[in-house]
Amino acid sequence: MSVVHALPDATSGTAPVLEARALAARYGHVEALHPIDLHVAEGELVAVLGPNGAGKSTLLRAILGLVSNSGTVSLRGTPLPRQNPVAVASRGVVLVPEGRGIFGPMSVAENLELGAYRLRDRAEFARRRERVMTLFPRLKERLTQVAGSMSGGEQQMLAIGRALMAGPQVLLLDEPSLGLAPRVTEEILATLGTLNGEGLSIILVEQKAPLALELANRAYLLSVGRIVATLDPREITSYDELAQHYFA
Ligand SMILES: Nc1ncnc2c1ncn2[C@@H]1O[C@H](COP(=O)(O)OP(=O)(O)OP(=O)(O)O)[C@@H](O)[C@H]1O
Repeated sequence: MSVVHALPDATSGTAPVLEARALAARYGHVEALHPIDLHVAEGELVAVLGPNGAGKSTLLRAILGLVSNSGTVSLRGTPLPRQNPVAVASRGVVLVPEGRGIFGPMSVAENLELGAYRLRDRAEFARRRERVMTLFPRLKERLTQVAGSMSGGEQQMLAIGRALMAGPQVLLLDEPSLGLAPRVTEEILATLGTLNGEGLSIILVEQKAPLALELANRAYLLSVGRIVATLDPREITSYDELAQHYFA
């Protein structure tokens, strides 16, 4: 069996944008995430991959403080508030949740405004909105449309657009391709590649591992609540082989 060599989980030089140390999470008595160390370097796109129930969503929720957790999460070396998702988001750690979490009865424009509800700088608001319109021209055509009446792909674009309105330092995405046709998935992942190319740091949880690996600088493999490997996607020749090795 040939699998790639695991990379050491260490950062060189400056502090990572985001760093979790001994981060663990539980639902009642069930420990869904065992203590893990994880980091995202400046401008990195990090994929988190693993089978159903591995704890990928829980990991993102623990970073935000949406689930009972222990350990520390730091943003550029400063510890984030614990169990306070609103405060964490306001520091720039922004989640696009599984299922998108858009406000269906509200318009596209209103959903985007909510993403920037803390922002008082109108010029910055306009700049961010223009950027979202450029990234997702389909949203521009549908600004007055009720968000819940849009296609799944358009709703996912809106969810990402709304997150961008918050001015993220790190963008966390939970299965953005879920339920989408291949062409729409490719379009959305290509946009994530564009954002990352502009320097945005991203954690991408994705079931469609080969697609995520095409974009990622690094990948963590999660299994039964533990990181079982940290990998360089360029060295992965077969994800199936990898999955057999680590998840069997
Ligand atoms: N609200 C909850 N209450 C109790 N257990 C939960 C809850 N949410 C998740 N779990 C459990 O925690 C574990 C990790 O779930 P999680 O959703 O994080 O996995 P995942 O890797 O994101 O899976 P998937 O790819 O299917 O979304 C699973 O065993 C799951 O059953």
